[in-house]
Amino acid sequence: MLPGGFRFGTSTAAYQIEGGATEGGRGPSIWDTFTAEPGRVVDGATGAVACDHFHRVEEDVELMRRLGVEGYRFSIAWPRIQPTGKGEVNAEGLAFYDRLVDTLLDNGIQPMVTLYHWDLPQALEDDGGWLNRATTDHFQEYAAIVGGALADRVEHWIPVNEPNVVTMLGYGNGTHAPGKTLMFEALPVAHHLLLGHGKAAIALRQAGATSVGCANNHAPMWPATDKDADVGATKLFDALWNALFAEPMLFGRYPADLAEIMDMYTHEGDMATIRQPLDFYGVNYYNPHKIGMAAEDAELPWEQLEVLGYPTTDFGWPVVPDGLRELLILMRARYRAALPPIYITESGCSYGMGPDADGVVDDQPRIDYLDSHLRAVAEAVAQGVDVRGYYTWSLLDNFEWAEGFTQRFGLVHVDYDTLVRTPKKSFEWYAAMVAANRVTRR
Ligand SMILES: O=C(O)[C@H](O)[C@@H](O)[C@H](O)[C@H](O)CO
Repeated sequence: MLPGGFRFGTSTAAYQIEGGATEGGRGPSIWDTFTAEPGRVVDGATGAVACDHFHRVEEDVELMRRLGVEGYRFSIAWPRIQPTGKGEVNAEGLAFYDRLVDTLLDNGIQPMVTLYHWDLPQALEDDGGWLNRATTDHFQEYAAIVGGALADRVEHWIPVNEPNVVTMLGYGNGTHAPGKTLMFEALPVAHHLLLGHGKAAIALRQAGATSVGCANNHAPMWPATDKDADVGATKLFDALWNALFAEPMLFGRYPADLAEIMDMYTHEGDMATIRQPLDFYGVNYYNPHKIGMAAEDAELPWEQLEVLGYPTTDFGWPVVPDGLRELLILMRARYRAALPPIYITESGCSYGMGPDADGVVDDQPRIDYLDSHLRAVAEAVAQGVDVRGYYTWSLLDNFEWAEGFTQRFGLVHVDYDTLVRTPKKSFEWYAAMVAANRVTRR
């Protein structure tokens, strides 16, 4: 049973749904550049149109009204606000999000806004992107602009989405934009994203924001065996994926195993800047990882292994609802009083079902997934973890980064040719679940 006032929501991100990539004064982002390079995206897709949300705000908010959610997490495209990432502000861009926020509030839906969900203005990447410490100052300026325009109406703020994914996939192994393959040389990016988080949190509060948090991708790490080598490799990957971002935000220090190397990029006062008080801690959860020691000649000392014995989604990801309960219990044990209330800012699954002859999208596996993960949250709450809400990924099928349109995470099916939206069976289930919970909580 979920606690009173538990928030049910849904999440998206700008580059994955908006489209309108060259409209409304928007400048190019690293994902526009990356997707234009052949072979970067499995189906050659780009976010140039995506779900065309840029022209369908009212329609999509109406879907959320029907869904009955009380919260909607979305991101703001930095290049739509500052086409070159610094200086001049694009009023048309601000007006777009102003209208979106007002439309949500008119429909009883509270905005949760992410400032950075991976679409860095290309002009900043040309100057080094997140490898360049100066980007953290531009990010602070951008946060002040957006906060100044929207802080009077936005409930929750998230400066950076999943800094670990940006560091490892964007700058470490190059499978995401900007496509750099720096491996461990990507670690300055982690420091600058954390510094950017802190500086943006300061700017948002100065602009009147009353609730600032984060959205970190976390996962339980399961060693392949209890051999020292596998346990050691797991400990290292756990530090890099989980602790490297949580501990600076919550404790103002880097995890012991990584402190020496991160110290190289840390200037006087940086850790205090990073450790801004958080009103909530956003957790993006998908599945546990199984880790083993890699071969001697491998580039990285760990290898990710298949988590066997569980059903998998169409993305090949294992479905492990108890992993979410385990993670929440682990985080409370690790971070204790430093951990503010938690929101599940992303949780969801990819299944490719489309409309049948009658136009029905029967995605029962998604219903089972959401139901089992919400039960896992309820169990963690029953064991004393303070979880305040669950924002499912995602409202709409959308552009799944390097997987393009091949992976569908939405409660709503999107036909990428006609842009027709078709609520799936899971949409109806989620709406009924939200309504039922609202009744029992009264
Ligand atoms: O967690 C992430 O990687 C991102 O925040 C989302 O943008 C993804 O689309 C989603 O998670 C499915 O992979």
